[in-house]
Amino acid sequence: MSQVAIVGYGRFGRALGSLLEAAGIGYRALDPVADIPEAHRANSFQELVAGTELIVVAVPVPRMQAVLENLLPHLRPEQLVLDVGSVKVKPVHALNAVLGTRVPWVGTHPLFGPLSLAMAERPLRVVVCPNPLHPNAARQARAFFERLGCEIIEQTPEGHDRIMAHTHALTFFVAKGMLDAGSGVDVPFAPASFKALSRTIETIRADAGHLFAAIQHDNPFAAEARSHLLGALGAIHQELEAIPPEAEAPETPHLELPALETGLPELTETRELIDQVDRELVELLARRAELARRALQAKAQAGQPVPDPAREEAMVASRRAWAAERGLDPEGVEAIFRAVLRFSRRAQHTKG
Ligand SMILES: O=C(O)C(=O)C[C@]1(C(=O)O)C=C[C@@H](O)C=C1
Repeated sequence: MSQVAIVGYGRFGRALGSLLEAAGIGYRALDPVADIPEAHRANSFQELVAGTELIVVAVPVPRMQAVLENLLPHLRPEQLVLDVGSVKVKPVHALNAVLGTRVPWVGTHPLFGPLSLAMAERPLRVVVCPNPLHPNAARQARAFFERLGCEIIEQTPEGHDRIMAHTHALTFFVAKGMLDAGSGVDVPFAPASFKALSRTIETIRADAGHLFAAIQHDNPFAAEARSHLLGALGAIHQELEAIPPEAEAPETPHLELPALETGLPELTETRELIDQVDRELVELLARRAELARRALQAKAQAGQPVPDPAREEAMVASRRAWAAERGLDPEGVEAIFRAVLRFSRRAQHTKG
């Protein structure tokens, strides 16, 4: 495929650039403020779109319409424009209003960002919103993202935003509320339940403000989802307040615990938890394999030897020490990591 043009080299534009590079696809980017490496920098829309089939618009949602208006005079009908905004109704409206039937376009939302890419999380998923004006555009967008190793989900812009209002928007809303109420992530210890949310709190801290504003303000369904949540939280709070301090078990509809199964409920539950942990271990092995492939590429570029016995011995020693700190048998943990390293060396040479 020809070079990809990226309009906007913010957090997502840069992350997309690194994905394209990993897939061996060239790209050029244009951004009036961001620092773009010389080899990828375009200095005008004209220079950016010359010789490209695909233009990715990665700008904050409120800037979308104006950017598309500036881009339009430089576009040709054989090119394809896609946006990557975190909401879909508004950007698709802008694409329709500015490009209409003149240039093919399609709305997309990659459900990953710089943090998930850095942590080699898989699968990478992208929502694509086909539109009747350009039926081929969704197919082309699918082929493009599949080349980057992504899985595709098709949705209407409304369907996307409704789901996001109850997931993305509410998670960020809760996390921001907790951050503002003083639940910082710099605490000496935390239960797993908090750790799951602390990543969202970190994302909000790192965010330039665009993402939070976009997923709340630019999603037409987010305000309603937030008020439902506030209503539900208020009801739970009231029920908790109403329980007398000496009461044994709360008898309230919101606070009832699920009924226990017959048979050996403890064994069933424990086995379910073990299955869950093993699934997470497999997921971690997949992420680790991806990171090992990255290490291999970096070493190949630097001309360093691939298997690194010294690094492996140092790793085994540190894992033994971690095991001992955690009260686990260092010999057993060493054997596991030797197997992981064998697996890793094999995975470095296969495609993930
Ligand atoms: O750290 C590296 O150099 C890697 O290639 C990664 C890795 C690993 O899986 O951790 C794989 C093979 C090397 O022998 C050492 C370590």
